[in-house]
Amino acid sequence: MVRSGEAQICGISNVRVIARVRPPFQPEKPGGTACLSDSTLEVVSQDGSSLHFTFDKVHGLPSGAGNTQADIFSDVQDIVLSTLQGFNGCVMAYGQTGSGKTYTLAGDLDSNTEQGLLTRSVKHLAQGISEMTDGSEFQVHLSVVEIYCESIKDLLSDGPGSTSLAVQQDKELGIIIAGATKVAVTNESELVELTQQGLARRTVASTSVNAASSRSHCLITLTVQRHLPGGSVMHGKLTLVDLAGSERQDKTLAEGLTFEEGKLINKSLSALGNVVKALADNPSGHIPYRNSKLTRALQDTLGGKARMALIICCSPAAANAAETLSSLRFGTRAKGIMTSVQAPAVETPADSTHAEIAERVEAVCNEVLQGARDMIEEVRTLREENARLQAQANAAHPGLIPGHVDNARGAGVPIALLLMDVITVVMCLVAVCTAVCKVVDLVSRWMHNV
Ligand SMILES: Nc1ncnc2c1ncn2[C@@H]1O[C@H](COP(=O)(O)OP(=O)(O)OP(=O)(O)O)[C@@H](O)[C@H]1O
Repeated sequence: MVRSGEAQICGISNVRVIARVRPPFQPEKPGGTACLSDSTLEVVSQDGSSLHFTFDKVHGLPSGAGNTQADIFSDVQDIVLSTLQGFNGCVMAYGQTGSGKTYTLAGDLDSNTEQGLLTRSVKHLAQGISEMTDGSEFQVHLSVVEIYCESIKDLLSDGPGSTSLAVQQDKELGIIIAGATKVAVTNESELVELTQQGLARRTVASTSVNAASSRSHCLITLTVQRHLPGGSVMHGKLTLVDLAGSERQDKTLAEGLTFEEGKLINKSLSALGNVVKALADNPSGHIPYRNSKLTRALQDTLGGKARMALIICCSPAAANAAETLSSLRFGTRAKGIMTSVQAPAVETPADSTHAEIAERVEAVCNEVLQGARDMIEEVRTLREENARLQAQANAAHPGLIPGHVDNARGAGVPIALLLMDVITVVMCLVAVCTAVCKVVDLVSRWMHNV
């Protein structure tokens, strides 16, 4: 089977940004963050200064009205249902630890009123499928993975290799987590059971801010395969992302492993922040997706082929105003990302077309260019790190590195540097040769077809 009726850009849109302020807990003092309307909220810092933010939707009026799990779902329902038409969608929850991300996405899976976006999404997909009258047949699969300390773990399996999955680029499906278990879901109760099993495996720890704080980023993916009458197939994908919460060690009182986890959580969130900033400022420039597993796994979502909603979860407490400000600023930056949503690609049994070959050649070239840029970036970072370490060692123990000069090209470790240069050149050559082979192969197949 090959693709025809190729994906086309069918609209440019912003990331939809929604803010949700959770109710205060005892003994929290509210007065930090409050909703002023259904699109504006105010944050009052501890020095008394106040800032207003406007988003697509804001939930959390002091009366509590309009802030139920059903209200949040109604903001993203169209994104969920569009997966039945072959679109990709993503709903991501961002916010400091204890701000309500897991509550918003998963909630109480067993409760009709408290269940979060996940169960509601499956119910709506099931209803959407039952209302289709064109004779299409659907298959829905679930996968649940977590990114914990830069390792990707399958939460639906504990078999060999399930703790170190890799992010890969698939020709048909885009970015995928290779080897992640995909379970066919046929009804809501199956989904609830599977998700409960998966989330129970998620890494959590108790901190002074949240008794069950998620220590990992969790990616829950529902893939929809639609078999149209006539043999064509459409693929849609919905990814729900429950990020680990950003945290300050002085507030969480994290120690030992929890403290180390906290550092890695903050590091990957800052990599996410850098990608969002780069995409908003200069989308055609270098985007540092490869700086963390999280950004690499979300590359095609953030990079603009999906309909995306970002839910910024906030605490109302005055004591958390600084963290809330930082989350809301992230939301404001994300609002600047323009996504070029693609109309669905349909697989048909037809032959390869010129357009298909051209797009694949372009994809290969882009892949190679991006790979080369990443390699150069990595070598530059390693050089800088090497120079910094040499300078540090030399300052602490002058003369320890013979012939050291404040330059990575000094006589200190010339062989290692030379080796690094040779390896880089060889890797670039291999990448270029692979690309040329692929292009030649694609072109010869095209010549054969016309
Ligand atoms: N809107 C809300 N209404 C009622 N309870 C809420 C709401 N939001 C969060 N909570 C409660 O607050 C607590 C912390 O929420 P949750 O675990 O979802 O935070 P989190 O942002 O996922 O934290 P972490 O990043 O540490 O995992 C939970 O007990 C949750 O039930």
